[in-house]
Amino acid sequence: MTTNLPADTAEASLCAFRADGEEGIPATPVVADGLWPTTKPSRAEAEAAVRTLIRWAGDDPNREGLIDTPARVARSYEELFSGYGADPEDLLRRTFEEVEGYDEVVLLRDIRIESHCEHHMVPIIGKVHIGYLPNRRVVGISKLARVAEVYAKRLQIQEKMTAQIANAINAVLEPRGVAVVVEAAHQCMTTRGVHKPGVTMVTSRMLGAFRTNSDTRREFLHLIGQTREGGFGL
Ligand SMILES: Nc1nc2c(ncn2[C@@H]2O[C@H](COP(=O)(O)OP(=O)(O)OP(=O)(O)O)[C@@H](O)[C@H]2O)c(=O)[nH]1
Ligand SMILES: [Zn+2]
Repeated sequence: MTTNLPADTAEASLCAFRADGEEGIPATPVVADGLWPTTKPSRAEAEAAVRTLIRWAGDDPNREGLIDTPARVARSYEELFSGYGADPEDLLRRTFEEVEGYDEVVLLRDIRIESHCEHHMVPIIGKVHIGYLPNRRVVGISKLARVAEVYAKRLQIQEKMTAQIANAINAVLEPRGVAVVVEAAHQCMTTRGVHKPGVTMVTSRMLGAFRTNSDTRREFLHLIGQTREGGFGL
């Protein structure tokens, strides 16, 4: 998801970094979420920010137990937010057409996701169920899970993540329908703030036949085990 900023903008950002003492480390222009051009800070800047947060929490970043923490946090951010460096639609481009006319629902359920809420930057842990109705071609099933993973490894709100997963599958595979349901617990609600452990947020995005045909939608919900009394009410 990297792109080039206009030369003057890129140069201005680079100069700003050098003024901060990051000589020799090139500023990497990125487009976060494909929406807003920004400039990626250096690792040294990221580590300095973590040191500031440790002090904000009330501790001493120079004590032995914390001295390597900024470096660890920067490394772990590369993993936790790796979704900014990947294009989910690219993952779906390889498809298979020898399916003997198979045109029933393809469903991947209980895909575990670990994301972070964009308001508090704390974990969202849950699962995603993805179904689609193929239109002559199918995609390798691991790719559906990979698409969910890419969007999860960004700062998110659940509604947006749900829509993004469905929209990407819809755009590339052009199936007859896509259904995505996400069930997740938000630690910003369970471990802080309103403190309501055990609460699960459920979101869904139904496209094509899953939206227009209630039988198709019901079949999907049945397959993911959510037609029970007190289910999603969808
Ligand atoms: N709709 C939606 N809200 C979310 C999601 N993740 C977190 N939130 C909510 O985002 C809201 C942010 O509210 P604010 O009032 O700006 O922040 P706050 O003062 O920290 O709110 P509290 O969490 O109530 O303490 C909270 O109500 C969170 O529960 C999400 O995925 N979707
Ligand atoms: Zn939150």
